[in-house]
Amino acid sequence: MLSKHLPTTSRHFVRLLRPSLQTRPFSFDLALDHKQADNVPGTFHVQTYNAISPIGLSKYPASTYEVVTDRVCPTAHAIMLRSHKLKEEEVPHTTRCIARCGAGTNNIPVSRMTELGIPVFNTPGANANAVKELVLCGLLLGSRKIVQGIGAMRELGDKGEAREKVEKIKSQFGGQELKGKTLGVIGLGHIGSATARDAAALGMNVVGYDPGMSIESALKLPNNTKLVENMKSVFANCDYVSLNIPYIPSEPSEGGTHGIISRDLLMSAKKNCVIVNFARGELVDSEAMKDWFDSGSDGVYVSDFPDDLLYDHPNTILLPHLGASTEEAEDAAASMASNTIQNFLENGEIVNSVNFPETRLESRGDTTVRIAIVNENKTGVLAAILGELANANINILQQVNRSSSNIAYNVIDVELDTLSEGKFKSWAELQEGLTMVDGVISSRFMNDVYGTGYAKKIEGNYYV
Ligand SMILES: NC(=O)c1ccc[n+]([C@@H]2O[C@H](COP(=O)([O-])OP(=O)(O)OC[C@H]3O[C@@H](n4cnc5c(N)ncnc54)[C@H](O)[C@@H]3O)[C@@H](O)[C@H]2O)c1
Ligand SMILES: O=C(O)[C@H](O)COP(=O)(O)O
Repeated sequence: MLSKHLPTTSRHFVRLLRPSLQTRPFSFDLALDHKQADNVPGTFHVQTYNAISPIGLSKYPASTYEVVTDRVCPTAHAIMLRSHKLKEEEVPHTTRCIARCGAGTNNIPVSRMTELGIPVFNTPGANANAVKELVLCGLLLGSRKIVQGIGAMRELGDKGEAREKVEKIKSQFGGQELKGKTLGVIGLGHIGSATARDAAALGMNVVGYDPGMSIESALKLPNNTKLVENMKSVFANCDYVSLNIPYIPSEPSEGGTHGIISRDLLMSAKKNCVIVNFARGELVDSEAMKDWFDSGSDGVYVSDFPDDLLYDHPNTILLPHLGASTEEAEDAAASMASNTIQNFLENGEIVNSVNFPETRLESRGDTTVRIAIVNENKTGVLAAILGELANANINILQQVNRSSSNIAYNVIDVELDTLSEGKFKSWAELQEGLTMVDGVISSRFMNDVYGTGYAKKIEGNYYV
């Protein structure tokens, strides 16, 4: 937890002079959030959940980052996780950002984090190849009775009858080829577009649906991809359907994707359609899927997610969430997340955030102090922030202000030597003034003593 702001007389201050930069005229006083036992000024603390690739974690310089993997770190400046279902109480007040090593962020309370001014990052595309390969495997598992065949060979083997009976039983396990069949891809992002491309290379016809497709994804699609207007066209016309969209836990009528693969869609599907779901289990109405099978469909459901209703249904093949579990994907996602966290903590840069606007500002010079401010996106807040800086006679060298829905983010580089004779006598006072502006959520004065310089307003009180 951050220590409650103390009266000026007992505040903890540090003189910000990095030994290696003694010549740099960078010496202002800042209140430190170092009341916690293991918060050593000079290091950033990264709390991990799940097993994160050591290659990714090695991107943090050991001299300035402490990665805590084996215990709760009450002073985490950043949290790094995979599918761990993060609770608000696991996010200490010191936390500036959260990074998901992967694509889906539905295990993180993103809206609440936005209210708290905490950017949530993910790693777009980092694990897409791994998932795409397993989607292709899923198409094959749904086409040929591979799983059943392996089971039968085990059974015969147990009885010592495998060699004798194999040629007699194999006719039970026939299948169909992918070549010439039509695959519908719902969601043409990193995974969906790569799936479309490689399915076409296997000779499949591809139909796609994604009203929000990026140009980058569009360029990856095979030339003969047929884009359709709705999911009904996909289900009505395809032999295979691959789901590659995010899970948003509200009903489709409210903009979510919960149960978006509905009874209506399933009942309109071809009788032997193979549905491959490496996106999220909650996208599918499991009851409706069971009813579809039980009403005489020969369809197959291949999914990467648990399902307590369908787990033992003969038309279903379920895997234990293995899509991104390759060395390559784990290394790539963790490395991307580590870099994203460092860029944010050290420079205030925001890239690959699911709740904050992309923000970059070229790096500051030695005589510059970089201030990052998170505020509610409402009229007058930016003007009030700039007013506080003017009151401190601060000269702004460059700044960027970005907003997305109800959050705004500012990175402001100010001249180091200009704080004088104004309303505020110290940088710490200035930080308090800025943070207490109506609508401001938090502020960071980025400096050479890592882990310091963060202040926050919590229920109207100032915390550093
Ligand atoms: N099984 C796994 O281990 C695994 C691994 C990675 C990702 N995933 C899941 O796959 C999803 C997709 O991953 P990605 O890397 O391709 O993400 P992405 O963001 O690159 O692509 C998602 C695409 O879905 C589209 N989309 C969103 N809502 C849609 C809707 N209602 N209808 C049609 N299109 C819609 C978007 O416009 C976007 O193009 C992730 O959100 C995650 O849930 C699973
Ligand atoms: O959304 C994702 O990236 C995947 O579901 C991967 O999850 P994992 O990192 O827990 O394997």
